[in-house]
Amino acid sequence: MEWSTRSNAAESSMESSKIRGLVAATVTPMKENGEINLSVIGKYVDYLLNVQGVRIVFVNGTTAEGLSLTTEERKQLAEEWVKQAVGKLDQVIVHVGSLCLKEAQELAAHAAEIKAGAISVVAPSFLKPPNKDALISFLREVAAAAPSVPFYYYHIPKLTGITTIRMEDLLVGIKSKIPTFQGVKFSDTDLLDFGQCVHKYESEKFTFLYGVDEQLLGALAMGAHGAIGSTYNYIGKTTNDMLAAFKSKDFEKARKIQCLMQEFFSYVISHGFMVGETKAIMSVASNIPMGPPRLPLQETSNEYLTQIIVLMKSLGLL
Ligand SMILES: CC(=O)N[C@H](C=O)[C@@H](O)[C@H](O)[C@H](O)CO
Ligand SMILES: CC(=O)C(=O)O
Repeated sequence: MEWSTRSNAAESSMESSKIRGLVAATVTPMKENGEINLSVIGKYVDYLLNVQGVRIVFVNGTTAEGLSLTTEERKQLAEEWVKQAVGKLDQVIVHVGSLCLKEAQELAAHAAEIKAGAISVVAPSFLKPPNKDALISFLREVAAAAPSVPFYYYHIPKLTGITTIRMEDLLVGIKSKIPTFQGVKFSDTDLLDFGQCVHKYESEKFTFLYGVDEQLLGALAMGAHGAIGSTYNYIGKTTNDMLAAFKSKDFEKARKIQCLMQEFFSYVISHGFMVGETKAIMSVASNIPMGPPRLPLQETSNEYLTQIIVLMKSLGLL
C-alpha cells in the first residue's frame, strides 16, 4: 500500500485513538521448555484491566524479548493479544522493529492486517544508522508498510547504543516524511531532550510516552502524555494513583507515591533488574505463570526473588 491510499477517516481515527495514561510493556509468557505460551494471554489481559487498571499494552518490545523471538512467534503473539483485547483493552501497540528492514516491514504489514491500534519501531542497533537522516529513511520504509496505522518511534539509546541522535532533532519535519508519525516512546533519562520535544512540537499534537518508570513524575512535570513501562504490569495501580494525584495537582501526594516506588526501584536496580526478574515478579503478582526468559537472558534466583517480594510487600506494592 502507498501513503496516498490513506483517507481522512484514517486521519480522524488516529486523532481519536491517541494514547493517554499507562501502557504495560508486556512480558512474553513462555513455557518451561522455552516455547511461547499463548494460552495465558486472555488471563493476562483480565489481570491488567481488573487488578492494575491498565487498558493499553505494548507487545513484542524490550520486556517482551521481541528481538529474541522469531518473526512467526511475533506474529502469533500480536494476533493473540489483539484477539484477547477485543472489547476489553483500549489499544494494542505492536513493536515491529528489527535489525532487518524487510522483517520489520513484514511485521508492520501484519500488524495492519490484524488491526493493531499502533506500531512502534526501535532503531536497528547492530549495523546502526550513521545519522538522523538514515534513521528517518529506515523508519519511513517500515511505516509505509502500514500506511494507516499510527506510528511511534521507540527511543531507547542505552540499549540501541545510538546515543548521538537527539529526539528534538529527529522530529524536525517528521510528519512530512512519515505521515503516520504520532509520537515517541521515550525511554531515556534526558529530560532536557524530552521537555524540548513536548514544548517545541505542541502544535503538532504528537504524543510523548515516557519509559523510565522510576522517574515518571519528573517526566509528567515536563508534560508527558502517558508512560510505557515494564513495571505497570504489576504496580500499574499504584502508578495510576500517582497519575491521579498529579492530575488533581496534589504534588505532595504524587511525590510520596513516586518515592515509595523508588524504594523498590533503588533496590532492584542495584541488585539486578532484567526481564528474568520482571517475569518472576509478574508471575507472583498475577498468579499467571510467565515462565523463564529466553537465552541469553537469565532466570532470577529463588533467593533474590524472595527478597524482592518481601520488600514489595513491606512497601504495600504487592
Ligand atoms: C530498559 C527497559 O527495559 N526499560 C523499560 C521500558 O522502557 C522500563 O520499564 C524499565 O524496566 C523500568 O524503568 C525499570 O528500570
Ligand atoms: C519497557 C518497554 O517499554 C518495553 O518493553 O519495550
